[in-house]
Amino acid sequence: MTEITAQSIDETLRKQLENLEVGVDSREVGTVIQVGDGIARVDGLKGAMAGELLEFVGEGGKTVYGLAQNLEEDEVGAVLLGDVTAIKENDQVHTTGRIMEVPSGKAMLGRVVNPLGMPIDGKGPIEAEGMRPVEFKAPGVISRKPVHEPMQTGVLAIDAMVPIGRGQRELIIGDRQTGKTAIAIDAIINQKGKDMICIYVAVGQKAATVAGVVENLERFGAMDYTIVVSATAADSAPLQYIAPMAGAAIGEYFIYNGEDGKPAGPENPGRHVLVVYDDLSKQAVAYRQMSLTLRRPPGREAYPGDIFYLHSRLLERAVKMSDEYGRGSMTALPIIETQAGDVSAYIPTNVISITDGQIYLSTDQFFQGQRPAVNVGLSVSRVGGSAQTKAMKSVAGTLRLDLAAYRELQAFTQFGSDLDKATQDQLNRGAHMTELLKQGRYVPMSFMDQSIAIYAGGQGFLDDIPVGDTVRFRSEMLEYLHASKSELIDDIEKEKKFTDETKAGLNAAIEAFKTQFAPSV
Ligand SMILES: Nc1ncnc2c1ncn2[C@@H]1O[C@H](COP(=O)(O)OP(=O)(O)OP(=O)(O)O)[C@@H](O)[C@H]1O
Repeated sequence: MTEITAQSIDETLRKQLENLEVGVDSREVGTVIQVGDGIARVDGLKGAMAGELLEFVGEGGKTVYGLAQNLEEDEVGAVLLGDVTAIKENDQVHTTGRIMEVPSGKAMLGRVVNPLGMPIDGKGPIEAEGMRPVEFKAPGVISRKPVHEPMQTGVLAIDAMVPIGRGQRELIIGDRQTGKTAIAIDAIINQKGKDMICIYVAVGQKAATVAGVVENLERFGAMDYTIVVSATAADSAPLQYIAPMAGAAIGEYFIYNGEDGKPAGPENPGRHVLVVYDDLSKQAVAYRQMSLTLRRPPGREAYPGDIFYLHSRLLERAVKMSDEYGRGSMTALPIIETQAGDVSAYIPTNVISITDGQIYLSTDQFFQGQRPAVNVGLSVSRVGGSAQTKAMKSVAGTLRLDLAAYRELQAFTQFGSDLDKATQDQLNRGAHMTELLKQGRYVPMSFMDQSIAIYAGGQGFLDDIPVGDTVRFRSEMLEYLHASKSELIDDIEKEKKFTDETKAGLNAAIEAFKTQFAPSV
């Protein structure tokens, strides 16, 4: 019999430990002490991290996920993301060591998903290529590059006067029912064939409205390159709060990976992404609701103190990457709804100051029939000018001046009846130019058509036709030019600017068209 010594016991134990194949589960386990309003208070999670994903084990082992939000001295306040009714007091909660992630990849294209990345379009499961964190630190200055390529919306008033570049954050702001969504959807439809991935994030809208948007995108063949992330008004506040970030995360997959799914780099270009957040006012309201039920102190308009940080960290994720990081870009079009045109309310001022400009839609213009109701005086784009083509830049300058002079004179001449010829001419030009900017939905204009239309207006070719005929003149003229002067248009497109030669050719062609144009009166 072998002698049992301290050494032999030590050896035996070591051997056994070496062969031990039990994974060590270091997750913390806590218990729910209170649950209600989609919020749970949890005891015993001392090591939980802010924003960490928590796993709640409810009735019959049903798992519901939550997000750790309030880390207090002896409890954690968490928001629940799934079936709230499945969780009761005394249920177990585990930490996961992860922050929330959403599935991402090419398979998401053409699909409608909820903010957790799960399909809600009834087209079966999505085979995701990977997961992306919902909260992601925006790239720093070194990996970025100034915005320089255009992101054309196809909307004449915007591309001419508030041009947007790839990687820019341009706010669309206006009262309810002023065509904010319409502009964003037109911009998505216009990206067809332009190597752009689009993401439309719907927050707090009616499910029927979202279904309508998806139907229209499908009708114009835009769903092939679009992903819709939807948290409807019926979804819980945490889901509405997460939705914009989930949309950004799904888009980031395409910027940071090349066509082959491998990380983007100098040899493997990243893709271009356009994200529409429709709208951030509703996200702010959802976040306010969450924060108040978590008993965070209310600030201005009862929003929590970090609401600015919420929007700024989301919009900082819009980026134009440098060559070294694959040249990908994410353009963000956040939407904000104002109340009675008040842009000085808390959320509108916050987002105005974060973004690189705003497209202001005015209710008055909308009801006067000036649609899209872009208010030219209040709309600006701070960086998009460098992304505009030379042809457009050369004609858009006169357009801005004509419209500014028109607005000024209009205010002065409201009461006067005797106007000198010069003033009458300016008013006439302004009226035609304003009319020229009218455009229906779903009819995006190419940059060439836009430039030629504004050129014709700026050169005075429209001055002597009735104002009401302007839009018809524009479309018939473009049709005529495409049919009979296509080589002239090709020349301008090649040069990307108007030369003396092309200008002369264009003038002659427009004159020729005018002789056959039939005014309505
Ligand atoms: N350029 C346009 N020409 C004609 N009709 C338009 C145009 N733009 C928008 N509309 C119409 O105006 C209505 C409101 O548009 P839309 O839903 O885009 O506005 P919104 O500001 O996003 O509204 P909400 O406040 O509901 O979000 C729609 O019925 C739409 O068809």
